[in-house]
Amino acid sequence: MLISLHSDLVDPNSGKNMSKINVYLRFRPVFHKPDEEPEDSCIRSADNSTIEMINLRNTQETVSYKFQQVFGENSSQEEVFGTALQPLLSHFTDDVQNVSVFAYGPTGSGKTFTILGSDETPGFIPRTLRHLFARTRKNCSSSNITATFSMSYIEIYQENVHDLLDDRKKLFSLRQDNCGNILIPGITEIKVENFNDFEKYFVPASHQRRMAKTSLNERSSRSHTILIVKLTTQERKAPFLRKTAKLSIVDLAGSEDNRQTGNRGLRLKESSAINTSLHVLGKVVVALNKNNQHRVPYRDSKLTRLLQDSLGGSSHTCMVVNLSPEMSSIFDTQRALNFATKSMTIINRPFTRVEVAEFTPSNEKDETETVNRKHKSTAPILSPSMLEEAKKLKLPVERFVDIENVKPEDAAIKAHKQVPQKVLIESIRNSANIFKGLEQTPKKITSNDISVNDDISVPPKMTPSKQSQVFTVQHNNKQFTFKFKT
Ligand SMILES: Nc1ncnc2c1ncn2[C@@H]1O[C@H](COP(=O)(O)OP(=O)(O)OP(=O)(O)O)[C@@H](O)[C@H]1O
Repeated sequence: MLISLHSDLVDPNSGKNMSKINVYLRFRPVFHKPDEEPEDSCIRSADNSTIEMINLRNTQETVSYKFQQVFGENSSQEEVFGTALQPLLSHFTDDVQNVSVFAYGPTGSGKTFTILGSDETPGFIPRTLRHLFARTRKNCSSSNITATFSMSYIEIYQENVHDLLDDRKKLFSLRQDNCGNILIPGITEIKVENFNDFEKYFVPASHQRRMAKTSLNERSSRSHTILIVKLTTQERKAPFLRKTAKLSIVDLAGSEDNRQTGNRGLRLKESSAINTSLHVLGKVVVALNKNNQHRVPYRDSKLTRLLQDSLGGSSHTCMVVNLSPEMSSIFDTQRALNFATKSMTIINRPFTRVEVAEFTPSNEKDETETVNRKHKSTAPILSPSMLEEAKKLKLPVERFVDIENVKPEDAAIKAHKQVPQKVLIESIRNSANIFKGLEQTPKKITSNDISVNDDISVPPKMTPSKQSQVFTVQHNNKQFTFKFKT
């Protein structure tokens, strides 16, 4: 069940929220060997949002490109993170909406440096995770919301998806759910509670990434990697809304001109897989740029299928386009600038995914327990108060079944082990009036997960309340309150 809560712009025709991709440029210092003269640079920043490149047709002239911001050779990791990514992260932590960031650019231009960095100069990933844990701790301490994070870390190597958190070298296929989310069934998802927890899994996993020396980079990424952090927030009080969002941090492999790299054998095979997927990425951007939503070739590569959410999807997205400034890289630079320019016009439509939580204890500290009630249909069940709440929030309530219309024989009851099955079933039978509209007392209640205890010393007493769908069962001088789905 999805609702729209927030975005930057509103589409005047559809009234939907829109968010343009923020495109930033970053170029690294000119590199040269100790015994060689440094090459001239083909680019320079004219001001903090404009970059000038030597015109390929007339080298006496320059061509200007304007972006959100241009970070020059002396830009710090802190500055790039603070300007490009940090402002976007509040959409993830506060609005619970999808956020994506990716680094694009030719080989050796500084993508991994930007995304991962080093111990001395940490990049987006460590900075982001520190920020997320600090921010949600602050948000949750003053509210009635719990927040949980989980992480997955994948790489796409030669058009196959690999799980970097599981070294059993399985391959994964991609699926799409009926809300348009791209899923990777079976991929490892680890719950992480703090930065140390995250590091414990992330550092060894990042050593699994396929890297190799090429003539243009000592440690060149041979695959695209995506770190996915999922956030689930859960309200502790009615209406018990649960929201979920994902943050994707993408380190793309760089395009490689094999006349320059001189790649052979496996390196050449890797390089052609990288170039092919980046070519499809380029086609996706062109199609989106032309507003050709129906012909976007996402399915032509695993990379674009996984980035479907980030490009023309439901994410707030920012892209850092990394450039190598040397004159010998001018053609790659030109291609990257064209890609960056087209990406700037892509419009995403972010929204918050909200669902009503199943059953929630009314008070975790009492002996109040929760009855988990499942309905055979996939539609969750809403109490009247939740139905009201859902209508207020403009949720598509037709997906819900009013509890009063639920057949009791569909209700699979899961209860806390302290309440014997017989007591519970008896209570439900006695509370036939909770299922208003039913002519007879329920005959069959399935309860797979309840252990049978014959010691029923206190007869069950039922206090159904139509308003709240709460009922109590007395057993062994204790009173248990069960609350149906809210
Ligand atoms: N802004 C920068 N300042 C200083 N050094 C940098 C900067 N950006 C990149 N470097 C250095 O340049 C080299 C290449 O960078 P990096 O490996 O990040 O490139 P890449 O774009 O990820 O390449 P590939 O696509 O081949 O994986 C590394 O040694 C890195 O430390």
